[in-house]
Amino acid sequence: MAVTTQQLLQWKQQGRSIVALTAWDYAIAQILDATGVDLILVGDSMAAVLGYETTLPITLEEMLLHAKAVRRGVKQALVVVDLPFLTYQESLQQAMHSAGRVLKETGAQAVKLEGGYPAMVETITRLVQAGIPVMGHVGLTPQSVHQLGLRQQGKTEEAAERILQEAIALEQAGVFAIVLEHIPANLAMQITQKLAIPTIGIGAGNYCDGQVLVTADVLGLTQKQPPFAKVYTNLRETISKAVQDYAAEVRERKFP
Ligand SMILES: Nc1nc(=O)c2c([nH]1)NC[C@@H]1CN(c3ccc(C(=O)N[C@@H](CCC(=O)O)C(=O)O)cc3)CN21
Ligand SMILES: CC(C)C(=O)C(=O)O
Ligand SMILES: [Mg+2]
Repeated sequence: MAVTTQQLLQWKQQGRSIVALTAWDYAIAQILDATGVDLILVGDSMAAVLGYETTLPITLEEMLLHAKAVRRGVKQALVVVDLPFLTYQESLQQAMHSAGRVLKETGAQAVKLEGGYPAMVETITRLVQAGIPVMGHVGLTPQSVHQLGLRQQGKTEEAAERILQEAIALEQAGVFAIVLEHIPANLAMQITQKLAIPTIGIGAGNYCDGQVLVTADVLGLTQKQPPFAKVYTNLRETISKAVQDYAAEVRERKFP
């Protein structure tokens, strides 16, 4: 059975932890899906494979292209696509247009957008009313990197209270789940207990209803990972070794 947004809610209620990872292409999407990953996010962290320093330059067209490829590789997992910077903040009409294109053109089941109260509450309410499932994202929101940097958010009592209130407002607006990025574990625990919808943590400790990481970080493909990522294998090394072996055999005329 394909994963649905309702399924995620049930898993929270049952205490079954949700496994999420990012995918940016067909091959990785197929591997993650066949391995049983619950939620596949076409994240704007795809900046990392396109050679951008931040997520800001990514366009909707780039996200659509990669989301289509990912969707073709997925049979089970719920596919969620990040709306890139300035494809939803300008107006409700712009958000509806961008989110609509994602669902119509890629076959993904949901969109994710960054920000909370008051900025995104009306937008999310209207998207959800139009039948578009929306995932929220609070705490460190990388599209605001030039305001926030990449530091942990919610460290003071006031900042923590603000993030908690944002999460509550997003739930009321109708998000089916919410990403909590780079916030203290005790704040993530408070939010997770307070909300009925599942929380998916990245750098937000152990108490979330699920976890997400950037697959390229997990595989050791990125040059530098955030401090909260865990590198489970070093594909940079593996690839480099394979390429060296190939190059040596070509130079020695051993291959083919
Ligand atoms: N490959 C990749 N993995 C990610 O997890 C990721 C992205 N890209 N792009 C979008 C955001 C950016 N992320 C990041 C990246 C770096 C830090 C980091 O190094 N934080 C330091 C402080 C750095 C600073 O202040 O400049 C820290 O100690 O918190 C945190 C989150 C998480 N997201
Ligand atoms: C890290 C996740 C939450 C994300 O937004 C992304 O990959 O772009
Ligand atoms: Mg993102």
